[in-house]
Amino acid sequence: MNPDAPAGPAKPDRPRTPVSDAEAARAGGDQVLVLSPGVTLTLGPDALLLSGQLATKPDRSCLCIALPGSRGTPSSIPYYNVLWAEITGDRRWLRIDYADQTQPHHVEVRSAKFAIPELPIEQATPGAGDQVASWVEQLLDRAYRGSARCKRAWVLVNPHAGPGGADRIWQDDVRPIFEAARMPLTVVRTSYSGQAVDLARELDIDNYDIAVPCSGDGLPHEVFNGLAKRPDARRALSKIAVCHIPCGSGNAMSCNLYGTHRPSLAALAIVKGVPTPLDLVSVTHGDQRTISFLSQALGLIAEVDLGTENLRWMGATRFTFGFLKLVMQRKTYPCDIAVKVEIDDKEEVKRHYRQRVAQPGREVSKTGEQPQGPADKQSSVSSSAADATDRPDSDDSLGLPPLKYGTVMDKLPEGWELIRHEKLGSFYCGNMAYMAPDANFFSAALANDGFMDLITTDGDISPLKSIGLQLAVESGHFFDSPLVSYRKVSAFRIIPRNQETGYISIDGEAIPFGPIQAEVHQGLGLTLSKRGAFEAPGPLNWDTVTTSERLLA
Ligand SMILES: Nc1ncnc2c1ncn2[C@@H]1O[C@H](COP(=O)(O)OP(=O)(O)OP(=O)(O)O)[C@@H](O)[C@H]1O
Repeated sequence: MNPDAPAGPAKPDRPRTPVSDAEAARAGGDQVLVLSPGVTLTLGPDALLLSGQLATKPDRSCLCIALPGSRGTPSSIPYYNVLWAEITGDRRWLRIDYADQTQPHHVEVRSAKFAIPELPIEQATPGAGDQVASWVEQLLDRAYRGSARCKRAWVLVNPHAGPGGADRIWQDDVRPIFEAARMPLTVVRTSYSGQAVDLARELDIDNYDIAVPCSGDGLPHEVFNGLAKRPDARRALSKIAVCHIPCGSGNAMSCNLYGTHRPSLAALAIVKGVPTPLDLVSVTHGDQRTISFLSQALGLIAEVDLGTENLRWMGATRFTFGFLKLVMQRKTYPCDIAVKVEIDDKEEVKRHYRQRVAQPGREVSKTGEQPQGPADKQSSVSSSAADATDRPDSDDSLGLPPLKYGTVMDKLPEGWELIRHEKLGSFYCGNMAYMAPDANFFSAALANDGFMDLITTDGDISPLKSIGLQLAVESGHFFDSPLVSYRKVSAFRIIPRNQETGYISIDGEAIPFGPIQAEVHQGLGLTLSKRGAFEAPGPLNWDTVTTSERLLA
């Protein structure tokens, strides 16, 4: 992933040239707001264009000032960065709050204020006021195209997430952006593990549009599971868009949805987020049913992640250390596996991916509805997305959808066949592409195609080839490696054999070691993404693989 991803939509067009008054007038009509001789605000194609004699200090006649810490007056503000616009209570000022990209990975809130000399209180004419008000409305329409304004946010801060610092990130990097976007906020600081499950289960979902964990991927996992435990689980999961502010060490959710693991850029992406239905997976283990939004792993990947918890003091090096230790041992994880395969062939998987990406509406659901339609201006984010689940009826009160294939305790479903895998290295099933900023494991993953992406690799390959595979993950060429089996599946059962203990990871969280069964529910959950899809680049072309990678593969 490119961690330098700028603020802005996928292909931001940021005009930098100020327009002259004459040009602005030619651009025409109600898109141009002439505030006083010399100050013109124009609604350009992708950005608000500012021209004229713009001051950087308050002045009653004509003013544009960026507060605080102005670096000068901008000549344009991309609509994506516009957070709010309003006429102040005394009707003397037009105020525009926006996110200013002060560093490559960081945006900060600035305010621009423009005097409205045509509207001194005592002489205000209804017509003139209407013109400014209607221009402000048009600006907000463009700034929030496809996204709801003033989303009511339920914010959860995990003070112990990742390397720490979630409190500061929330307070300094995120809160000012949400407040400038006029989002009503309820903030909870979590105080024990599992609290987010309890809170989400009891949440008054009519009071909120989005849930915003400031955490690693563990808290979103808990929120999905808390919503899933409610008697009205399906309504809750399709009403509350679960988002993510990256404060952990992996931050997969934010990387996939917003293309960044930088908190302020993620905050802006949430403000401008497009409702996106998300496939969720039911995993049964013992008598439990856990909801997974990200991944399920057994074998090498799970052990590298969960088996090195005692080495947290090493930071990210613990993963490299754990990985090298296991590949040198050529460790294998014998299992019996039954899979409901939907697409078996890598070329077919690529075709499926391209087709869905080319026609994003098709990615949403079997109903073919698109989530990106203009959202309600001041209301819930979920209007069209709620229709995209695979629920059999529209009864709001229903809990989770029934399991099509029963649980892991039941007889093996009809038509499934358990296959022995003596030399399994990794069993890794994913719902999203990135598992960390530089780990695009599931390049063909789609938000709501109704499939899980399943990767299996053998454990008895040479350490050099294993290292080559790891490099291929970082370069984005993992998908095409001949050592990787990559399939689209809708369900599986996996039963470990000859292993007394081991690691199973669901969304990075450990569950008791033993047999598990999983099945996917298309579009059961809801989130906000930048474009209604994941930000990963998709499967890359094997032709672009470097020679050294080819040799190691
Ligand atoms: N106040 C708290 N004290 C202890 N644990 C907490 C607290 N709040 C949340 N947790 C738990 O911390 C776990 C991990 O949370 P989270 O994913 O936010 O961070 P993380 O695991 O450190 O992230 P990463 O794995 O990316 O480093 C979750 O299971 C959550 O229940």
